[in-house]
Parts: sequence; C-alpha cells; structure tokens
Amino acid sequence: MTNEAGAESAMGGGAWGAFDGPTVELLDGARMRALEQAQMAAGRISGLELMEAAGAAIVAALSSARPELARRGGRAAVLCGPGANGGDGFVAARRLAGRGWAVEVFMLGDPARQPPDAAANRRRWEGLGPVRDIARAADAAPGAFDAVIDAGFGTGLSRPIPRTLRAALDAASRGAFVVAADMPSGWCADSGRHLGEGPAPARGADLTVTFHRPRLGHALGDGPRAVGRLVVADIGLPQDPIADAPLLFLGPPRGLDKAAAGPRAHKYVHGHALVLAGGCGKGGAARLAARAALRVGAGLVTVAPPPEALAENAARLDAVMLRPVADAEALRRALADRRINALALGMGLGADARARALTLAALESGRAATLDADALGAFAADPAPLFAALRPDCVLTPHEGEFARLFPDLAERLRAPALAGPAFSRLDAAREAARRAGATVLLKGPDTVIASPDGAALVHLAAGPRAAPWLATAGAGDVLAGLIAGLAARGFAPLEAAAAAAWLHVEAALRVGPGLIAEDLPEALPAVLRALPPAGAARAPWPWGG
Ligand SMILES: NC(=O)C1=CN([C@@H]2O[C@H](COP(=O)(O)OP(=O)(O)OC[C@H]3O[C@@H](n4cnc5c(N)ncnc54)[C@H](O)[C@@H]3O)[C@@H](O)[C@H]2O)[C@@H](O)CC1
Ligand SMILES: [K+]
Repeated sequence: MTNEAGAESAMGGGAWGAFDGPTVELLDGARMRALEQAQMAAGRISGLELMEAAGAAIVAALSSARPELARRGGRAAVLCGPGANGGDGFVAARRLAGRGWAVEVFMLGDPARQPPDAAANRRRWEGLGPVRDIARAADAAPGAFDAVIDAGFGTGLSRPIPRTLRAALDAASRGAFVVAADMPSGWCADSGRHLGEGPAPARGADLTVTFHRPRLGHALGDGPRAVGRLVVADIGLPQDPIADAPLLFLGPPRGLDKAAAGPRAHKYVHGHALVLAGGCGKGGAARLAARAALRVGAGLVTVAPPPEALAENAARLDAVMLRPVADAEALRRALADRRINALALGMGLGADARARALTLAALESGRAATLDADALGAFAADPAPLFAALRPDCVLTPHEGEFARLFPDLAERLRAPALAGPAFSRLDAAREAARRAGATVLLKGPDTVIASPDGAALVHLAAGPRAAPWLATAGAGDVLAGLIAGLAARGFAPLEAAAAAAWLHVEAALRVGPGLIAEDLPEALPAVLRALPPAGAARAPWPWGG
C-alpha cells in the first residue's frame, strides 16, 4: 500500500514541469476510470482484481488505524451502494469476516442491476452471510458497531444520495469509526462539494481509503473535512506520470534558497520589485507586500506611493526604497529603469480611475505583475480592458469576494447548491478564470487553487496538520501578493512563484501560530527559509492528517 509515506516519485510529480518540488497528482473520476479501463483493455489487470485490491486496502487501513479492533475482531456494518463502490464494500465485508469480525452487510439498490464485478462479490459474500436492505441499518442502536464501511457511492455519484442511505450512515455511525471507500457518500469526488440542498452533514468519515492517487474532491471544497484521514492505496495500476493532471504540492519548489545564485551575486541578480502604494493613511498594505518581497529574496524593493504620501512612507521604511509615482505617466518614467522586473499592485490603491490607469500602464510595461485587491476591484464594472491587457506572466490573487466581482457567473456556479455530479469545482472556476483573463489566477482559500491560461493547475491544501486558520487576518493577502512579486523578481515563473508563495505563506503562519498578525509573516520568513530542506526534496506533513 502506498500512503502518506509513499515515495515522491511514486506519486507522480511535475507533469506540467511547472513545479519543481514534491507533488501528488489529483485525479477526477473520469481520469481514474480511463486509467482503469486502459489497463483492463490491455489485459494487464481485471476489474475483479482491482476491486479485490480496493477492498483489501480498506481492511488493511482500518486494521492499522484500529489495531485493538483488528486483534480481537470488532463489529462492522458495511453499507454497499448499487455500483462498483458497493463492490469494494462486499470485498471488505468478506475479508473482515475472514479476520474474525462480526460483519453485517446492508445494500442500497437492486441486486439484479449491479455491475458484474460488484455482483460477483455480492454473491461471494452471500456464501458467508445475508445482505440486508439498507433501511434496516437505520434501526441500529448507538454503539451497535465498532466500525462502519461507507461503500455507498464513490466516483460515480451523480445526484444527492437517497435518504435511506443517509439515515443508515447516520444511525450506524453513532459510536463507530467510519471508513469511506474512495469518498464519503454524498460528497462529489471531483469537487469536494456535498450534493444536495442545504449544508453538508457534520459527520463525514474518520478515514478514507482511496485508490492509486487522491481525487480532486479530497483536496477541494468541503472534501478535506469530509474525508478525515486519507490513505492512498496502490491497487496495481502503473505508476507512470499522468499527463496534465492537476498537482497538489506537498513541499516547496527547489531553488527557493537565494544562495543558489552564488555567494558573490550582485543585488540586481535577485531582481527589483516595485510595489504601488495608496495615498495618505493607505500605505500599510503596500508596505507589508514590499517587506514580504524583500524577505523572500528580491534584491531590491521599491514602494511607490503618490507624492503626498511620501513622508508617511519615508517614516516607515528603511531597507525598502521609496519613489513617488503620481500617475500612469510617472509610472512609465519609473519603469524606464529596466532593472525593475516585477510589479505588485492593488493593495490599498483605491478601486478608482487612477488605479485603472496605473494598472493598465503596469501591464503595458511587460513586467511580471501581481494584481491584488483594488487592481482587480477597479475593473469590476468592466473587466474587458483588464483581460485584454493581462499576459500569462501576470498573477491575479483574488479572494472569493474579489473573484466574484471579476467573474460573477463562475462565483454563482460555486455558490449555487450542487445538485448533480461532477459538480463545478473551485479548480474549474480558477481554470476558466485564468483562460478568460489570459493570466495566472490564484484563488485563495484553505484549498488554494492556482491555474494558468494553458490549463495547468496546482492546489495547495492548508488542512490537517497544515491548517492555519489564524492566517485569515487583515493584511495577510497583501503579504501573499508581495511574496509572489518578490519571487517573480527573482525569476520564478508565474505558476511556480504563486505556488511557492502559497506554501511559504502557510509555513510562516504555522511557525508563528495563533495570535499572528500580518506583520509577523515576513518576519517569520528567515526561519522558514533557513529550515528549507536541501534541494526542496522533503515534503511537508500530509495535509489529510495521519
Ligand atoms: N474497476 C473499477 O472500475 C474499480 C472501481 N472502484 C470503485 O468503484 C467506484 C466507482 O464505481 P461506479 O462507477 O460504479 O460508481 P458508484 O459506485 O460511485 O455509483 C454507482 C452508480 O450509481 C448511480 N448513482 C449515482 N448517484 C446516485 C444516487 N445519488 N442515487 C442512486 N444512484 C446513483 C450511477 O449510475 C453510478 O454509476 C469507485 O469510487 C471505486 O470505489 C474500485 O473497485 C477499483 C476498481
Ligand atoms: K463511499
């Protein structure tokens, strides 16, 4: 079995060539089916063998999560759905019984319509015990079972689960350890969204056992909460990289260590980032971004406020340089200095005509530009000129609200209840936004999604041991934009700069802990950078716990 300790190379890595660090491919249901079908068609493995491996992996993961039950044999309820996910359940039921567990099996759906492999495994179970109707599980007394295997639905989920299954899961799970086969039933494996009106159930699984690679739905939306711990089991599919799969990155990209440029490197080797600032009393956001850019290794960083805010900024800056920029014309003059190779704009800029003019002048300069906050908000009424001016080496860093102002239809699709699977995901939204904007889009959240216009996509998950809820604090977004600009100044490509920044941002927040304010983030960077593993090889903790 491959799990969180699995070798980096065995989990795929860098199919896009855009992230040179430890990654795991994230698969959607269609891609997973295609992989299985190609192997079956080539005669390399049968559906029954895959199902047997899947069921065996569920039992192995349960046994290692609950060794005391494994020793004495517990009481298990196995809830099987109508398809192959249910087939995994029948295999698990047989194998648990073989290990001395007292197993009760409940089934949803018509046995006569089961797919052949699932039906074959049901019949094998029927040699050992009865298959009860799913409704019977709803009568289970609290504590009746030590473990529940949720094998209702997996990647085939296409609509909200029947009430009978929900009631069965709720009743049987009371006091039990819940193990989901592939995906907790009801959550879409492509999006992590729960299908149905109203909020998702409070209880998902304690442990989810998935096969070959994690699904997108394990990393996105409500998925990380619903799956609990995640074990990825090898079921005999080839370990070759999967072209164009979105990647979850588990550690920093190589080359973050500035010393890579050599000990005698001139400061200009590390680039010069310019951060546009707002007027009097509005400069804090830009200063935070500038400090982050400098700390992450840009050689030089300049804050550029309007002239009236020069004194205020001068009083607050030392290593960061200062240059007044009154308007778009002044910005063009400043950018005559070709050594300025990266820009960050939007923080505290004011979502007005001046911000629009500055943004368009910045984009026209051809520099790698990171656009946040007001640089996005200024185009809410009419994003067309912004999209026309953006290029693939620009990065937009919207939070959900900013995203909704620029891409209202995509935000609406994310907000509306998901009633059919596969549901529209945050990854779908970021990809479509990147395509429309012609720029790299980083959609912020605990599940940060980074997409470029060519469809390349990366996910960063701040969950489990990497959860940093205190990062939701004023100014943290400004620091993130500054990190991206600083890394862009150092020559990182946009997708990689955005990914590295997202990783460093969370790493810095984890180091500071609760009580964090945005000012702490740049100050935590030296310790984070000092602790970087050699060549970026080591991974951060598996974000699904364990
Ligand atoms: N050979 C294979 O294809 C393998 C599949 N595996 C398992 O098979 C699962 C996928 O199996 P399936 O494609 O059969 O899909 P599921 O078992 O997830 O769903 C079965 C079928 O139920 C129907 N359905 C969807 N939502 C419904 C709802 N809310 N109410 C009622 N019916 C609904 C759909 O027609 C769907 O195809 C994976 O998640 C994995 O657990 C594993 O056994 C590994 C091998
Ligand atoms: K399931």
